[in-house]
Amino acid sequence: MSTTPTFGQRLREATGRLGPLCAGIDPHRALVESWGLAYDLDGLRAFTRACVEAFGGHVAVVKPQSAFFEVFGSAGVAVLEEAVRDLRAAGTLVLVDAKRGDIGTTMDAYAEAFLGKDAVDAPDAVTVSPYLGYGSLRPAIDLAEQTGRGVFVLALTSNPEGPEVQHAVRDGRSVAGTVVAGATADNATAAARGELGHVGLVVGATVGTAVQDLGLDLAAVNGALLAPGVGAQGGTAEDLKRVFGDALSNVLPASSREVLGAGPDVVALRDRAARTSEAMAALLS
Ligand SMILES: O=C(O)c1cc(=O)[nH]c(=O)n1[C@@H]1O[C@H](COP(=O)(O)O)[C@@H](O)[C@H]1O
Repeated sequence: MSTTPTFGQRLREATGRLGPLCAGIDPHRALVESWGLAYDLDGLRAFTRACVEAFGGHVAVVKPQSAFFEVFGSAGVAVLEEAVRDLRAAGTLVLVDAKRGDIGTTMDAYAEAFLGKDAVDAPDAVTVSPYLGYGSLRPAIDLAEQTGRGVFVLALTSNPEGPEVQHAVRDGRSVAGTVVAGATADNATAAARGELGHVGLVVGATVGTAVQDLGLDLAAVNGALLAPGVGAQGGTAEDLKRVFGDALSNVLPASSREVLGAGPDVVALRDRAARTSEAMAALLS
């Protein structure tokens, strides 16, 4: 029997130790320049290192958005890899936001790249997109379970265009409902053990009454519910209560711009993250 801790166990341990916040690293041009840095590879590196110093060992989960590193080609990806290494070494879990999703052997390769046992500088979890069908994510879902990692599947995203796909209904079930049902089934074994499963969902703090309107049972998912949209996108603590209801204790509130706006000073960044995490902990408890 494997002794590798599951992603659910590791997530519970990290949030118990460091609070519930998932801090984003989103080095987009305006933000990097607002820190007084040039928007180039050196600026990206300085920005990322400040985030790593501020959050590593202080925040439970950090979510670097892959696109902002890919902008600078392989050298930018190397900056991301270094951040993954350093954050994990400091005891912070890393969720790479890459929103991967494809079919067959291509999905196998995405799974190997982010979740495989020999993956280079592999994170603890990755975001995946189910819009080629929830079942197309099978290689990532299964590999994550084997290697003690997690996946976060988009369910109800925070952007205003999301409902045109996610609320669509087929055979009486919405697309989001199909995703929720898939994650619930994939987490059932962990649920039976009283543990959080390795399949999380992404449900934006800004989705209003969609969870209720679509009849989604998020508590039954028994997985982490990543909630972006708090802060810069207008989502509030009250929105989290309304959106998640009895699933609130599984919410992993995500904030990027609101926290990063406190930079470039490392202590100010760390303080902003700590205050946000404390406010979220009070709400979720
Ligand atoms: O998967 C995500 O993290 C995500 C899903 C979603 O529905 N909405 C959303 O904004 N995000 C990400 O969250 C980050 C934006 O966070 P804020 O700067 O706090 O608004 C970006 O990296 C987005 O890609």
